[in-house]
Amino acid sequence: MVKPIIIGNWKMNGLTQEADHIVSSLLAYAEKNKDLAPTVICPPFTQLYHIGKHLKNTPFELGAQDCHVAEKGAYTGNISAAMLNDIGVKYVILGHSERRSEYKESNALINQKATAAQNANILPVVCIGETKEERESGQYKEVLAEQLKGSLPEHFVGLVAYEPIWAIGTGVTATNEEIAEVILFIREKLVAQYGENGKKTLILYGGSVKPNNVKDIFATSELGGVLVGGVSLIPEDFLQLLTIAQDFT
Ligand SMILES: O=C[C@H](O)COP(=O)(O)O
Repeated sequence: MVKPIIIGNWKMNGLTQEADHIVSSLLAYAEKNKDLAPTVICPPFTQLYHIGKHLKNTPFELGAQDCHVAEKGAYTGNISAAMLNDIGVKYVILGHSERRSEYKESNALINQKATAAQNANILPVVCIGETKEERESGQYKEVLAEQLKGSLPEHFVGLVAYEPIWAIGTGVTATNEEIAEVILFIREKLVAQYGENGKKTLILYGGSVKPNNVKDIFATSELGGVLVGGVSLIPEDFLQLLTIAQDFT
């Protein structure tokens, strides 16, 4: 069995001192532990170059939290996928619910960003997820299907992360049954849309993943890994996730 991937999303956290502390903990862990589960660190833009230098030639990959649709040009304040590729970024989180809600990012925009990322040889990690109301009213599958259809490019080479909005940063994790149901639903949709390729796409879960619940989450059928927020900033907890992932061989 392939080890699950762990993607740490620092969100808007990580001044240099904190970033250095986390990175040195990760590197010390990698010195002592071989054959790690694939692990991606997604710091804020300001830390990408700095951390990228430290992660070079280590088992850890570098990820970003967003990119622009264009390659370059007059887009003040934005960062393109080509720029991310230029400094060694391999993954980019797109369509996170915090961006969908704060910046009203549409499925169509996320689709364009995913295409831009792929064109720059970066793997998009496209996030989808329903609100509490959509879950409670039973509409969640329609919402997820629409997000998948709208956000994924016609030729998709990337990962999908299921993050129920009601589970993000709340301490409320979706139950194993809830996660399992949605992961299978996403797999069906991916296979219907992409055929053989849809069978290979990694599907992740995110939302209050912690050392005490990750083992059960990893055991979910068809799950390829986890997208972790808060815990990715706590080295001792984050490293526990890596240790638990090691057992899934
Ligand atoms: O991108 C990560 C998710 O938003 C999950 O965040 P969390 O682990 O703090 O709930």
